[in-house]
Amino acid sequence: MEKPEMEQIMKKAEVLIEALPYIQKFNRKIIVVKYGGSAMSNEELQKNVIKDVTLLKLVGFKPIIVHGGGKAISKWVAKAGKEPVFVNGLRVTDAETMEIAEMVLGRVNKNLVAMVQELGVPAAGISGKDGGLLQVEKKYSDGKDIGFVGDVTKVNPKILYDLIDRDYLPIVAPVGMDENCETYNINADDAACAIARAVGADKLVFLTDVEGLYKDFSDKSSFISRITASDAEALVSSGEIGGGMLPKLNNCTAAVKGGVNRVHILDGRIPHCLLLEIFTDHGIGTAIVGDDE
Ligand SMILES: Nc1ncnc2c1ncn2[C@@H]1O[C@H](COP(=O)(O)OP(=O)(O)O)[C@@H](O)[C@H]1O
Ligand SMILES: CC(=O)N[C@@H](CCC(=O)OP(=O)(O)O)C(=O)O
Repeated sequence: MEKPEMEQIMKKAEVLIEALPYIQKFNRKIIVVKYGGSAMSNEELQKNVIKDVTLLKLVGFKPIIVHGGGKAISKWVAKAGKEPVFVNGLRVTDAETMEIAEMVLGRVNKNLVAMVQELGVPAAGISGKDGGLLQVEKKYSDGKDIGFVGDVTKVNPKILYDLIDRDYLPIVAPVGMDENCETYNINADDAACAIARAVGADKLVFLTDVEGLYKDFSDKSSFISRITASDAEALVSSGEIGGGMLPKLNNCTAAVKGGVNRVHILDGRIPHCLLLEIFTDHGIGTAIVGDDE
């Protein structure tokens, strides 16, 4: 064997050895992966994310995917001749928009199922309606009526445990029902956080379209690679965080305070960011950790 070829093989072996303690540490642990936003728009990236999650399952983790699809919903809302409207990051969801959102999210869900199945791993796509997984009540934004937008009030994770016990990778669409079985649209970050807390996930990972959290988004040198939940709360209160990162960071702190060991915000545009975060010594993205860690 030529020397460069041998060196390449050695490098591959080193990567596998580096992964070993992490595989041991997280074996049989639940990881909730929120997959949405821009990280979903490119098919190549989608395949990479699905490969990563599938690999996590094959090496013994128990992953659960909670997906978004906001961009696809907006596309179809526009095709129906309506203007997509958001208030504080939440889609104003009238009855027709709810119908479109549920149809589009159903399609996104089954596409993800197909991608996992294609890799030879059994997956089951459900929404928060199935088995009463996500019970909601109508959510208001600063007192404003924003239609059929749901605030998760109760999670019944039995269906997730049943699927995991039968070796399926659960893939969840962010739609739920209120106590009258009326359908509601749920922000996918909120759905992922509620599920991670309910199942006592070891990790909750948000795949998004930025490297992670910046103290000041206009200053790339202010990148934060690790922050405690209380410091993250203080950062939110300081008013320095804006855009979609604000509700995301609120969900991160809620998850850590609700018992999730670690939350990560990762750049879903980086191929195999999940594997890099979980299986290497030098994690990427931002980790939100407990105050005593
Ligand atoms: N301080 C900050 N750090 C990182 N991102 C920020 C910050 N302030 C605002 N943002 C914005 O938050 C966005 C991520 O949130 P969002 O668009 O809701 O993600 P997704 O659609 O992937 O769920 C980033 O693209 C960025 O524009
Ligand atoms: C109430 C609300 O805003 N629901 C979201 C659900 C999808 C979502 O959150 O998708 P991303 O994660 O891709 O943004 C919406 O209708 O866009």
